[in-house]
Amino acid sequence: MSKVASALTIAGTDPSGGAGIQADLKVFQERQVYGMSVITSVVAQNTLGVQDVQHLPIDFIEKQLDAVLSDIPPQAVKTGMIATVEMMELVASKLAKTTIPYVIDPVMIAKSGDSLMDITSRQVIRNTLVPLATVVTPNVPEAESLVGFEIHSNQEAENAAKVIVEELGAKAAVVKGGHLEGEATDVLYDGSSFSYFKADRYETKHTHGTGCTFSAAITAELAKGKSIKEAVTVGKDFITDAIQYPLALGNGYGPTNHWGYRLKGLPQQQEVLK
Ligand SMILES: Nc1ncnc2c1ncn2[C@@H]1O[C@H](COP(=O)(O)OP(=O)(O)OP(=O)(O)O)[C@@H](O)[C@H]1O
Ligand SMILES: Cc1ncc(COP(=O)(O)O)c(N)n1
Repeated sequence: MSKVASALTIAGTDPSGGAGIQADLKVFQERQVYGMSVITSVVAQNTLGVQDVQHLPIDFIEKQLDAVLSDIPPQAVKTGMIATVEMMELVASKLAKTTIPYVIDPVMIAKSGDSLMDITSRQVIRNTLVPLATVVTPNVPEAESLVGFEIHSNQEAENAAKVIVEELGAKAAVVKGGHLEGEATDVLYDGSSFSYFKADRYETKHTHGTGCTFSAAITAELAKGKSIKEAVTVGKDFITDAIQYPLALGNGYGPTNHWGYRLKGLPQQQEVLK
């Protein structure tokens, strides 16, 4: 009898299904991992942007965390949108009591430009959640905010990944190159060496939720017991396929295609019902 791994996402919602909790759960399912979720903030958003946000009361987030952790301890956890200092402190206090592999996608600003984390929290995440992380997966602006210098090249991405590990205390960091020019190159530092994960840059505006999808795939693989490097390798292949088989849903920045990996070798345009 094969054992099924479970993974937990602690994040905000996206009713349009491309990012946040909804994306994470779809990715866990696609990676054959039992998915669970704790909602931090309910977000009214779609492919055009964020219309409004309601943060859940902190004691209610705690009840959700306790409900899951006391009953079905997951084999890996990820956090996405953790908008306030109180939420960070709560999640840190719960995760500090465990040894569960933990992936942080330090979501700060949505693709649409809307803020998903307040300014004070962008500083506080450095010393609450980051030191607990197995892997932190910032995009370039998030990495810049964590380390305090600008990133324009892979060399600077390497420097940032090193600071996140050696100064902020994460076990590993992948600085994603989606916001840089040229190939989509992500740089992993695991405390001893750098690894590069490269893909052709696909010309598309449908990149809503790329960071959520990438980090959820990494989380699923860690839940199955894979090493950090193996998990990032799978995560990179998974997000590349999800970007390269766009669904073109919605009127703005459409979602990635979570079953893109199943379409390898097929024409890249899929017809969408309107
Ligand atoms: N146009 C593209 N073509 C191929 N890969 C891409 C492209 N854009 C981003 N990626 C890859 O997608 C992953 C996510 O990177 P990105 O920098 O877009 O994250 P993000 O900004 O946190 O995403 P989001 O905020 O949309 O959730 C990385 O592996 C990155 O290299
Ligand atoms: C709840 C939530 N979490 C994360 C994102 C980031 O995704 P993107 O930058 O692609 O909009 C988002 N839009 N909403």
